[in-house]
Amino acid sequence: MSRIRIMFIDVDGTITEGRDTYLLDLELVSVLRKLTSRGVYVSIVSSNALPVVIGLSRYLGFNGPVTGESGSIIYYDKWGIVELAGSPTRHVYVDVLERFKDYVEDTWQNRFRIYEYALKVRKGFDGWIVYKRIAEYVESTYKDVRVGYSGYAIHLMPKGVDKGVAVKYILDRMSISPDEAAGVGDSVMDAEIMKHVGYKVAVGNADEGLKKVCNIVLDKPSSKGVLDFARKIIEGAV
Ligand SMILES: O=C(O)COP(=O)(O)O
Ligand SMILES: [Mg+2]
Repeated sequence: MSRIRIMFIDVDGTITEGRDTYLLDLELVSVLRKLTSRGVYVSIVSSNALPVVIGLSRYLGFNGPVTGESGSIIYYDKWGIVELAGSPTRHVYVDVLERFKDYVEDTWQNRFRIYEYALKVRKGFDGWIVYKRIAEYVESTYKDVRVGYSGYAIHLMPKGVDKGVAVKYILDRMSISPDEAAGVGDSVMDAEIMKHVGYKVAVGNADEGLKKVCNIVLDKPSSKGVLDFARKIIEGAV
């Protein structure tokens, strides 16, 4: 069996069938569930709102702590809700939504967020160009806010928290060392995770900004790549 005791897994673009869909890969879900039955924690680390990822984790049968809002907030049945972020970015979200309304639109999840807010890029616009313009404005106007882009949405994040801070908190609290931990993602927003785990895994179609900080770049895209990796853990091949 592998040394890996916990796998931190991103959702959109990683356990979905591609980076342009929300469809979960059900074959991967069954293999990840098998991993949990072998005693490996599967811990979702996502930019989605906490209710979304708690629901996902519960109904998919995963057993690790769940991180939402890009690392701002964690839920684990043994711990309850753990809030790692300082102050909400709601006022920035309201300002940016108005100022850039021709390029971005609101998302329903914002009603269920506490610290970090998300904006969807309107159809017909290049997400990276819109992200850069908003990041320039926000980071020169609000000193305690950072902007991220997952490929699915633009995220207004409280400074001081990110997916890596959440992963480190979880490893420390569960007394799991980095060389017993894997992190798997698709976007540059997952790069912070890789500072705290030994198995730094990017799916084949990941952002270059993520691949360059990983020590494992999977051959196949999104969930198909993760499927091969998860099977290797079960076989004890990693
Ligand atoms: O909510 C998003 O923008 C992307 O979610 P993810 O962090 O699970 O990829
Ligand atoms: Mg993702």
